[in-house]
Amino acid sequence: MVINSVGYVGILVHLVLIPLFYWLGFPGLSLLNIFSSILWISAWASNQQGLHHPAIVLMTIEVFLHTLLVVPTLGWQAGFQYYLFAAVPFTLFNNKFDGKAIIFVSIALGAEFLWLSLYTHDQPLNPALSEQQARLLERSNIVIAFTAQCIISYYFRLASIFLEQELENQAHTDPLTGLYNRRRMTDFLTQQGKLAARERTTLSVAFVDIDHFKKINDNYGHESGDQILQAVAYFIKRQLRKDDTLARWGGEEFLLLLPHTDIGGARVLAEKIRNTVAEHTFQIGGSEYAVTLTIGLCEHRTEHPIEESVKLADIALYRGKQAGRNRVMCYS
Ligand SMILES: Nc1nc2c(ncn2[C@@H]2O[C@H](COP(=O)(O)OP(=O)(O)OP(=O)(O)O)[C@@H](O)[C@H]2O)c(=O)[nH]1
Repeated sequence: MVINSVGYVGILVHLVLIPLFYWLGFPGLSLLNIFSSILWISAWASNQQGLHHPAIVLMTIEVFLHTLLVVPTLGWQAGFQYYLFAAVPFTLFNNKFDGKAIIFVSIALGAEFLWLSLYTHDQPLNPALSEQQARLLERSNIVIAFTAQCIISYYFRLASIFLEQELENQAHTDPLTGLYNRRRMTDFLTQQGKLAARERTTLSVAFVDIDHFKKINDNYGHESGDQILQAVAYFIKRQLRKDDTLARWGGEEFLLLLPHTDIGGARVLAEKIRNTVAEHTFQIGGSEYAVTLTIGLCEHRTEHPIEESVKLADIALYRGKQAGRNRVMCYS
């Protein structure tokens, strides 16, 4: 995205410079800008093809050479050296550049700026340019280089927001199933427990556990076990309402938080989940396999802490296992 946006600015600027330099009496620089435009268009097209690394390298080389030729020709006063400032952060977007390459490019661009400053700063303006034209060029270059800097900074911000969100998601999500993890579910439990107490509404919790899951791992391997976990997570999720929350509590155990649901409603939902999974034929290693679930339920009593209801749902689950598995058991 950043290469694309900077690419548009670069192409536009060089295309405008072709007639401008010709009109100002610099046909050589006009020709140079034809080459530069071709280079920028090629870099932009490479980026479109997913070749981000060559695109950034081409654009950076172009800025380096363009500045090196134009500044000594026109004079420091025309302000073409300011583009070097935008080139440094731009190269940081190239994730193929390691630390050394970034340092090398930054030093090269900085050294070029310094060199130009030393040798062209006090030189007189090219006689073909009037003071007024040079001032106009300098201000236009400042505006364009500044715009390029703004675009680059904006994308840095976008990238950092995206990374922050990614990290937050990772901290709250179980990587295997994509469900909330135990840590995040603990927050939801506290929130919903308080809400139910304040609004005097019903709330149920349910533990869903895959029966004899160890056997699946032992007989078909851990990978098959993982696939079953993902499939079961999907089947449960499909049955839920928008307000319900599902998390992977640990191992082969899922926890469901069902706001505005009494024990009767929770039982209906739990039976639906259990039946859907029981009726499905899972394919493991070329053979068919039936998976069953045991589900423990508890309706939350708002005068108790929510952790208590989670414990009671776990006890109901344990009783369901004791009673022969593949069933829904309510805590009573
Ligand atoms: N494949 C896979 N297995 C896991 C994962 N997390 C935990 N397990 C396995 O889940 C199994 C849980 O076994 P148990 O607690 O004995 O439960 P079970 O075999 O389902 O027996 P019951 O619950 O009593 O029906 C263990 O073998 C764990 O290694 C995981 O992320 N992937």
